[in-house]
Amino acid sequence: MLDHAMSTGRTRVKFCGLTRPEDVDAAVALGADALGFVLWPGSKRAIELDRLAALVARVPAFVTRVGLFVDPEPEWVERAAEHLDLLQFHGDESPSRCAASGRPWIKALRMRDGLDLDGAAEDYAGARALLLDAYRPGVPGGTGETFDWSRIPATLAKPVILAGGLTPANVAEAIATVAPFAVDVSGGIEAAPGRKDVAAMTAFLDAVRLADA
Ligand SMILES: O=C(O)c1ccccc1N[C@@H]1O[C@H](COP(=O)(O)O)[C@@H](O)[C@H]1O
Repeated sequence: MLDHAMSTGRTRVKFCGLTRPEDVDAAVALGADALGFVLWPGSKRAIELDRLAALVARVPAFVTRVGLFVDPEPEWVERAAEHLDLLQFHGDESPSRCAASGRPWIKALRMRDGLDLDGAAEDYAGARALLLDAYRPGVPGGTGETFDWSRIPATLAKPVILAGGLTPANVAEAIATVAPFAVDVSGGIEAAPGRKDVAAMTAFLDAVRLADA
């Protein structure tokens, strides 16, 4: 029996790569559990600090504000963190680097061949969860590609956030296969990079709720 959901019975949903106030408002209204903001300048979805501050000001209590970083300078993390509830490290950060700010964090792992997930769960024992994403050489994430979900062990010492190429069309199958604690989507709910599509956000959440039922 898979138990990545930690027996909560409800799959949490994170929408990532938000850049516009109207998308934040729609995601909150639809019931997303967490909203992700890309703070890596190399991304088409990257935002600056003033925009981050303006966007998170729209987020009510009990919706988690997540900042996505790729091998950031510690000073950048510190400056952004005052606007965030949770840090998402999506590069090659060591466990100590992830923990350095003293704030809650999750670690993204790209599912390259031979990755030892159980070993990674031990190494990143301080993480609140592991986010599993597709691997494409030279690209830190947000590829819109899936990976072989059957590679995820039936039990892992950390909650699993499943990411990588999820869409309204495949998320139910992903939940049935992996039973993750949460799912994370960016490209699969977009009209264009950084511009979310309300119909796709709605369809994604509907598909998750149906899968959970
Ligand atoms: O979104 C980005 O531009 C990005 C850049 C660098 C690292 C990660 C990035 N996005 C995250 O990747 C996963 C999967 O995204 P997708 O659904 O396949 O588009 C997700 O956590 C994104 O937030």
